[in-house]
Amino acid sequence: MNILETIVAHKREEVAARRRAGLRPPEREIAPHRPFRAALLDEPGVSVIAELKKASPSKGVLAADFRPLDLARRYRAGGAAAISVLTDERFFQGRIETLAAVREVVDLPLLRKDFLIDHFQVDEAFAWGADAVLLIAAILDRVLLGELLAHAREAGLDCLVEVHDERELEEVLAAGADLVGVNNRNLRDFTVSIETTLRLRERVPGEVPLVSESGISTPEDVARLRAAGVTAVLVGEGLVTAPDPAEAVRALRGAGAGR
Ligand SMILES: O=C(O)c1ccccc1NCC(=O)[C@H](O)[C@H](O)COP(=O)(O)O
Repeated sequence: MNILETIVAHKREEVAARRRAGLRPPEREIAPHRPFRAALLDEPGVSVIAELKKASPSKGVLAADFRPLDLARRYRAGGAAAISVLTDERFFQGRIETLAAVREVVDLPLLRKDFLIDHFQVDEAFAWGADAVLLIAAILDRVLLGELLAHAREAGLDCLVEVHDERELEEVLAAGADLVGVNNRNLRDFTVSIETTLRLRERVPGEVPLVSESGISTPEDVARLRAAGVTAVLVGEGLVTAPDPAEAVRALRGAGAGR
């Protein structure tokens, strides 16, 4: 089994258990929806989606002293357009509760970054205060992708639809994705290369904003992606491990100025 298959097998068990336990959102009221897709388009340059990522299957623990609320405030101070919250517990050491907690301390739109295979996870994302969900083409067949897109939109959530290659890109565009993410991480060997985004860029219609995900750490990476017309970058490791995360976001934004 590759890592995605392992994660998805676990998700099936997790969803079944959570469904049995019922939806348990926070008691307090969640503030109104914050448009995620529109926030990425608000900037004249490349927008930064800053990720709260404690650990990963490829690198293990990235931030031993992980303080998501403090990090979220720093991302906001550096000018991030949105925040990606990794909610998977087993492989990334995230928690769904972090969505609601972050929502209390920053006013940016929040993406639930997880491995969604079921309508229930969309409902959870909404209940815990996400403004958008990630849908990964590699783990969804065409029918389920279409259903989850429709279900999320009905709930008022934006969808970032992730692809790794040309075939997946074609499929998600046919399914009606209006925000596409190209993941630069090869899930077989975990290598990352922004060449994946640069290769697929030409095939993404101009009206569909493109997010480049994974393996982006330097202003030079962002400058290359800006020149190719990328709308936003999604950055995890490069920010959670930075000595000054606000400054790190600022530096990436600076390199992406004037798209
Ligand atoms: O990060 C991993 O090791 C990983 C492994 C298997 C599936 C997904 C994985 N990451 C999820 C992500 O997409 C990244 O967290 C996100 O794009 C940020 O990447 P990075 O800036 O390289 O931390």
